[in-house]
Amino acid sequence: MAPNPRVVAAFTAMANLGIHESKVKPVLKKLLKLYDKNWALIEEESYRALADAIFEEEENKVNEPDQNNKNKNGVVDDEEAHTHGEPVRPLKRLRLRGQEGQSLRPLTSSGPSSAAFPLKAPKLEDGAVPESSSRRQPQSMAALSDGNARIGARHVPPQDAVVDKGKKPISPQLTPRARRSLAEPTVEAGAALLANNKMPHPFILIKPKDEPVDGIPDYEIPLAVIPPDSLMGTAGKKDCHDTVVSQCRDEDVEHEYVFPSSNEEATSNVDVALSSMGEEQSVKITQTDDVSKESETNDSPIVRGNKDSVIANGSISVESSAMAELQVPSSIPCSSDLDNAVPAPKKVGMNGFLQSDSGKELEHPIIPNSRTLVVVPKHQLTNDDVRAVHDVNDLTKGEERVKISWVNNTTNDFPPPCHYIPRNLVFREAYVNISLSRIGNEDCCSTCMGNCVLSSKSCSCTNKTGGEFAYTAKGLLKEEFLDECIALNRDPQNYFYCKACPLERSKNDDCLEPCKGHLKRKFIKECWSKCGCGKHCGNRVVQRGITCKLQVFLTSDRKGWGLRTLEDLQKGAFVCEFVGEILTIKELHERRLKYPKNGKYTYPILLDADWGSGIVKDREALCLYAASYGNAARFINHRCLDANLIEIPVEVEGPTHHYYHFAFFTSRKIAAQEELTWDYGINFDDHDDHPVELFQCRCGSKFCRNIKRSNRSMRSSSS
Ligand SMILES: C[S@@+](CC[C@H](N)C(=O)[O-])C[C@H]1O[C@@H](n2cnc3c(N)ncnc32)[C@H](O)[C@@H]1O
Repeated sequence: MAPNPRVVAAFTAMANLGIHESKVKPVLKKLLKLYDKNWALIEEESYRALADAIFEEEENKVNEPDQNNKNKNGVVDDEEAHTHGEPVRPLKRLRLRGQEGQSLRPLTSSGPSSAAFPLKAPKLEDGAVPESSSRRQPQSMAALSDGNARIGARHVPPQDAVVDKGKKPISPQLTPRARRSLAEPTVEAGAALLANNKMPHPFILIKPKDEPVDGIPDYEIPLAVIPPDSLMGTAGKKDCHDTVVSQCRDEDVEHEYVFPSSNEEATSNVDVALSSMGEEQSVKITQTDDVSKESETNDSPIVRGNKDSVIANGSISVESSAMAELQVPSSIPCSSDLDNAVPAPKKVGMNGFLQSDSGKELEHPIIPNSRTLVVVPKHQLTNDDVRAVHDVNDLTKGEERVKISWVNNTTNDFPPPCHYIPRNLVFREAYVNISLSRIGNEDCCSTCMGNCVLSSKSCSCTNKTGGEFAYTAKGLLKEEFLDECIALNRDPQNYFYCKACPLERSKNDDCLEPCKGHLKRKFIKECWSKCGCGKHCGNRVVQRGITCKLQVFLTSDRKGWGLRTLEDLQKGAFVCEFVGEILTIKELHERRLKYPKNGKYTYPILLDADWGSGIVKDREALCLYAASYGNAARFINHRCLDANLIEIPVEVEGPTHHYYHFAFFTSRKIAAQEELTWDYGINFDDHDDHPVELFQCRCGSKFCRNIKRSNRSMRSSSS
């Protein structure tokens, strides 16, 4: 890509002031975002805003309390930190290592090589992970950390501005997030401009609104009860949700999803039988802008009933399907919803018992699948609406071979609505070419019979794993293979860097960052349809789907919902794969920009194993996204470094690494009731370039890479 002449001019202007390009770039990017790419504002007064912002950034760095631990080169001095009693966190070591080789982040690696600063290993406790296996966080999925885009630091689109319905203009205010961003030097420069009336007005017209309490999803809306008359009264009434629910989804769009999964019948453009209220209906699964809009804007279902109504632990039944309508509000309910709602006299308590307001359990348990629920008849219930509501006994709605229940022992909230899918769905433009003709003899074992793992004959499906199966005859990962995968995942050197990273290009930025690195992974290749072995061959594990007992639960440590096992799991056991929509990276960014709220509580996964080859075109760079469609894996929370699950790419249908299954295996023995976690690979220090907001990590690991930030915010909240 030819360098943007305006960027070059900005670099030149700053170079004349003695400011190096590496310092200009990140600040320039922030300003571009802030000014909505209005270059005129940046170029004004010989790039004064840019220069100011850079100087302030530098000043801020010097003043930051954390900088006490930096030496004169700006490099974190672990030695010093250590003598102050602070354990050396893996991330610090990582950053230092990153400086030895590839420059990772312009802002965080401004110092020279860290070779002069010896690294100290943290004191290891029992079961601790050795220092050498700390996991560096280059790009990987971390760059796509979920949540809201950095709206605080960017131009706010006009629709987000406060409209005062013709009354007097609203005084300029910033959202808390914007205020937080203003604390950042570059944005302070923006504020200065603002004070001088140089800022385009959309930046300031944001009504301040309460931020959700940390970790508590803002979709949490208590169940409300509405008397039957008002139900009737509201029937057919237009409300703000009408705009987001497509009424004619089945008719007006062609179906665009295909199943590229382990399903042998997989083929493109299929109709799928959906279960709606227990009835099988053949409908087309489609994804149009409408559908994504719906899911993007609707964060949580609310189901309202009359006084006798219950939501039977999430199992919903209705008296008349014609009457049944489900209200799916946006995360901030519109006022009409709140006006109609009468505070609930009864709450659904733990174990499905009704609770009085005092929290005391009432006598009558809620009978799952009872037929007493009356659901607000706001608009006709669609199949998708029904599917998005979770059945407490089985949120998979029968899609998996095992049931996955959910519990919430603390609040009245449901898990966020999501259409449960057991296999990935390919979105429109994503290029996943699964065809038998592409599988050559070398990529399948057409001459095998029975169970390859038990056979003494060599199987060509092991070609890519050194002639050995990754699985034991019991279907567990072989210990050696697993340990190697764990070590590789934690090895700071084990990354490749694309020349032109599709992820960076997809950002459509004027100022492209270099690739931040992708983990080199060890693959498993499973036998599949073109193989001669039988369906019960031991080299078919992931394609069988979930077999262990899992449960979704509301965590008590403010991480939102989580996934746990209800049975003891052995080391190396397959738990589930991450299932979602297969999107192009471009599509992911577009959705993010359009619907920044959606997916706040889910995490995109980059399928980036082939990107370093240089042959992956932008449109072929894929990711998995489970905000609207996903499986139980979307509830797995992050844990820094010593998570009990590890992700391993598994090839099933095709010989390429371009599309693969993202499978979770246990990295150690796990006891029943333990929460399942995996390391998302987040670089919590990378504040600069996340397309979305990072969450504050509450993983509780002694290796937490976000520990400083957590401490800091704990300090500030207690003061
Ligand atoms: C894939 S989702 C996991 C399910 C999510 N907790 C929920 O309630 O739906 C990822 C999101 O969970 C939250 N999360 C995951 N791990 C966390 C952690 N260690 N600390 C705090 N929040 C976490 C963050 O909001 C993140 O964006």
